[in-house]
Amino acid sequence: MRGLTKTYPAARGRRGSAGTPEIRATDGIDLDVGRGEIFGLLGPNGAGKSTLVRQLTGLMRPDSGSVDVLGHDLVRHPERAARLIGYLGQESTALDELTVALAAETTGRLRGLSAREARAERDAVLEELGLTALAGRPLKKLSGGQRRLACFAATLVGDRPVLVLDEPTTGMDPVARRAVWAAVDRRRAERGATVLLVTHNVIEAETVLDRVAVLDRGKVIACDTPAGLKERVASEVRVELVWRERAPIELPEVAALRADAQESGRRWVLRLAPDAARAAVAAVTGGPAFAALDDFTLATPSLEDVYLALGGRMEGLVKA
Ligand SMILES: Nc1ncnc2c1ncn2[C@@H]1O[C@H](COP(=O)(O)OP(=O)(O)OP(=O)(O)O)[C@@H](O)[C@H]1O
Repeated sequence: MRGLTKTYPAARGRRGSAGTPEIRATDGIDLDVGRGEIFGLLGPNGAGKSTLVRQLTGLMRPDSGSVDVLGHDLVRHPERAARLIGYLGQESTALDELTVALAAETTGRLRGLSAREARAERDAVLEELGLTALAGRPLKKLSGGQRRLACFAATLVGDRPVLVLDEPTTGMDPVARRAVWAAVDRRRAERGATVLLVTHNVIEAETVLDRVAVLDRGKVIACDTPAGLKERVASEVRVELVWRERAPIELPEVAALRADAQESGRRWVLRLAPDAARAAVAAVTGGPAFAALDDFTLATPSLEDVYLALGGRMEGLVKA
């Protein structure tokens, strides 16, 4: 993609309520994704991930910029996207009335499979994802995680060379999440599928992605392998302190740490040079602060740290 830009127009407020200003949801995005790559888009709520993905999948026309998927210009020919891309959006109400089996089979038929092929693929994918027992249930009567898994199953039927998955594991339990990642991995290993994965789950991103672009306010603020991104903050150590009830900020050694801490409730996260990290741990474990401490960890940086070091905002980033 080159120079992808999309601005949502300002909306006037109704009956005295405030209007919304114009929002540039994607702001000149350039990205190259290699064939066979599992590529992530990471960023907080509102960063522009879904807007970008909708432009990539031909569902939304960019104001400017271009999208080339396997040699096809999808801005000029958005109708070709359906043949190239299996897309799992954030919402899936279109399939709600169907049973799990019919959702998968119908998707296959819509993608040009014969009735026999669609049924065979349906059975295989439901088996692969552990959905066979739910095959006869309508999607609207499933739990959120089960419904998400059923929609994911439908996305896989009819084998598209590119998969675009917008937060595929939202609401899923660990078993279902593992099934999703195994299925993605298999599509890549056996069929050379390319996967674009939208997530704001930094932990998940770290374990499954080959490369990741960090998006913030419509712009790519970094793009690298998870390891490459982490090298940028390699000189830092992450110190995590969890207080029993509250931080005893009346103690000077705790008050001194607070300036560097990212606070979320009882949990403080500090990114410090190794010497400072050791001193911080000594200060909270060696004196009266220790009584107020529930747990502490020292760790090398995670993608979350990279994200913060790059100036991203903390809100909206899920920690698994
Ligand atoms: N239809 C719309 N009309 C106006 N503004 C919109 C519309 N859709 C999204 N926006 C705004 O565009 C920005 C980008 O939204 P987008 O949904 O692309 O973010 P996202 O990164 O996918 O967020 P999330 O992680 O919450 O799904 C946000 O500020 C959002 O409020």
